[in-house]
Amino acid sequence: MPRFAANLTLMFGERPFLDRFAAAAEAGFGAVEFLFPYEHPPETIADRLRENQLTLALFNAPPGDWAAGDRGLACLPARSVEFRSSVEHAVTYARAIGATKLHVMAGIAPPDDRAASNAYRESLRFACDRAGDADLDVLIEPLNGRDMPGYHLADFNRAADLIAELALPNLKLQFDVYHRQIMHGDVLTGLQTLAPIIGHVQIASVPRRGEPNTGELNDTAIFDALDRLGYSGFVGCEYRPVGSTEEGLGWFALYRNRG
Ligand SMILES: O=C(O)C(=O)[C@@H](O)CO
Ligand SMILES: [Mg+2]
Repeated sequence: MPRFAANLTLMFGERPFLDRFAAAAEAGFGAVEFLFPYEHPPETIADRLRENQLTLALFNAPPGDWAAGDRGLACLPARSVEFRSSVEHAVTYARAIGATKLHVMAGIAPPDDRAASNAYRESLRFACDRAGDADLDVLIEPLNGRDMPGYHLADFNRAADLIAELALPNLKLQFDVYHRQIMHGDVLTGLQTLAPIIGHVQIASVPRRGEPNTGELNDTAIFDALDRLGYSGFVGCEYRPVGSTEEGLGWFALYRNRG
């Protein structure tokens, strides 16, 4: 049975961020993930994880200035110095909070922009090198253009090609079922074909990005497929609860307290 990680950026949003750890543990999660923890000292995050006996499944490197429209820096040649220091900052956090997986966002640039593609490759080499020193996998995640217009990595095949080309042992694919379904469909075949390079999975209903099994996909069949494929990582619950998070956890009854 898959092991689930509550995404604390989207779930338990009724509470301040630091209170969401206890809420996730109380709801029966054994793991959590979140996007950007940088407003809080890493020691505080580490304490919350330890106090609530939670494993950290994944977090994101700093994305640049989100309010100004940045969605990562990795493909932006003019921002390479800032990108490198964002990776160093993330690795410092990762060591302190016991992370093993780091999502590095690409940034906004057309997929066919050659300077951006070259910068992206260089940035991933740098990130994997630094992350490797801390036993961290670096994840890249194709994002759909409806939620993330202009994002540089917007195709699963391209992500797979890039991972093959760079051949970095700690560069993996973040397979977000929500984005996959919007961009390509064919979710089960995608999981099977890409299984060797998948480092993390995320789930949400399509199209609303709500609770599993409330949209156009059979998420139970997806969880069963992950089992058959021998996927041993966490499935991040990166969804926006329709009402209160707890009220929407009916789907989780089968899986709670299973790691
Ligand atoms: O949007 C998603 O999906 C994510 O996983 C984030 O890390 C990036 O926006
Ligand atoms: Mg995602």
